[in-house]
Amino acid sequence: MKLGCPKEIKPQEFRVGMTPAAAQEAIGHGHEVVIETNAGMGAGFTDADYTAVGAKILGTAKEVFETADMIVKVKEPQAVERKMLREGQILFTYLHLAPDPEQTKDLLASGATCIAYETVTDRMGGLPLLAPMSEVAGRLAPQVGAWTLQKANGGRGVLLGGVPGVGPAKVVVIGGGVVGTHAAKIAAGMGADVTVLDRSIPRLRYLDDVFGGTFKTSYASAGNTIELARQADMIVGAVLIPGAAAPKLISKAQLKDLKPGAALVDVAIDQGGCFETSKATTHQDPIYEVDGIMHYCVANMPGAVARTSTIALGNATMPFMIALADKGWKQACADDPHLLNGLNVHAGQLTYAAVGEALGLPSISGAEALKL
Ligand SMILES: NC(=O)C1=CN([C@@H]2O[C@H](COP(=O)(O)OP(=O)(O)OC[C@H]3O[C@@H](n4cnc5c(N)ncnc54)[C@H](O)[C@@H]3O)[C@@H](O)[C@H]2O)C=CC1
Ligand SMILES: CC(=O)C(=O)O
Ligand SMILES: [Mg+2]
Repeated sequence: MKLGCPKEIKPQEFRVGMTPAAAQEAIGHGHEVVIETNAGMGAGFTDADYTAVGAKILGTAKEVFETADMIVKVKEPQAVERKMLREGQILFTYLHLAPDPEQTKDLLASGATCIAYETVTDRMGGLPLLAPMSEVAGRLAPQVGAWTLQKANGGRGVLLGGVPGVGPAKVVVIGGGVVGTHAAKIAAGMGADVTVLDRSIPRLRYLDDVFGGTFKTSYASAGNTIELARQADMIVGAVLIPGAAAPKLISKAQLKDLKPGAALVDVAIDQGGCFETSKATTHQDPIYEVDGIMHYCVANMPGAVARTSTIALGNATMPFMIALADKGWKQACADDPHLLNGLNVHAGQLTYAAVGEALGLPSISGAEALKL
């Protein structure tokens, strides 16, 4: 198979879909790899790093899309990229379709087979291709939130760890999965007083067992959520219902109950965000204010630490990419129900129920797609 990796074009996105190590692995399996020139530069990989392992460098994204049977990327394809997809081509990348009707329409029209990193599952009930980026975004959340809290940035002017004689900031993390756990660990490490809310009691039990002395846990009823939010200097939004639009957990009307200058870091923004007033921002212009409350809503947070993120993502995607290349998407997905869970679009049909529900569109099951 011919695998192609274009340079990412989302603003300030410096990650790359394929590392030289991943290219080397694919080539070792007898596949051809084409990379757009300078695609890896933002993550510290030169064209020479790719040619050294046998990949071919092409001058434009257009050539990569024309040549490749499978496109391997990081972010959802942007409008100009979607125009280059074709029937029968495989797209393997993050998609986040539930809040994105325009992208969904274009992918359906393309006839391509689109496998979303964020809905591939594993045997433990986890999301193995979302997890590495959730680890990164979770660890970044207190760092960007602390910056947002600085007075010159519009925040409350509160230092996370406090100082002797002045208490620490209160941080509330809504959603205690991968993002939430990493955010809580780092915020606690910075000296903040941290509480994690979740709706899953088994998850709260796990967090309490492992991190009981480090941060507190609370059940995420609507009442508890707003009660804790009112006392918080920073609130991290880290909930997920896989594939679905994020539930809205703090409304615009409730902003008046929060502390003036509090920082909302909505990591769940790629699924539409879990605060009513969240709208996606970029690394160039990451924060904005609504009713005196600062919002940070960057949808590709891991792009800020592109080298760490690219390597972590490449480690996780590599075995799935190799299975798709070795067997073709149909056999690879038939052999691995967890990879099949990643299938979101095939041959003009939506193949992921939660996306269909979010967008009011019909969908078929992955099993039905395998028969098309
Ligand atoms: N902005 C960015 O750059 C990035 C965003 N993300 C996003 O962060 C979000 C979280 O991802 P993960 O932590 O990997 O997911 P996860 O599945 O590990 O954790 C989500 C947690 O939310 C909990 N939850 C669901 N509904 C809830 C509710 N109503 N109240 C409280 N808790 C609730 C679940 O029980 C689960 O423990 C996802 O939307 C993901 O796409 C991930 C990486 C980067
Ligand atoms: C998960 C995701 O959307 C990202 O890493 O950008
Ligand atoms: Mg994202």
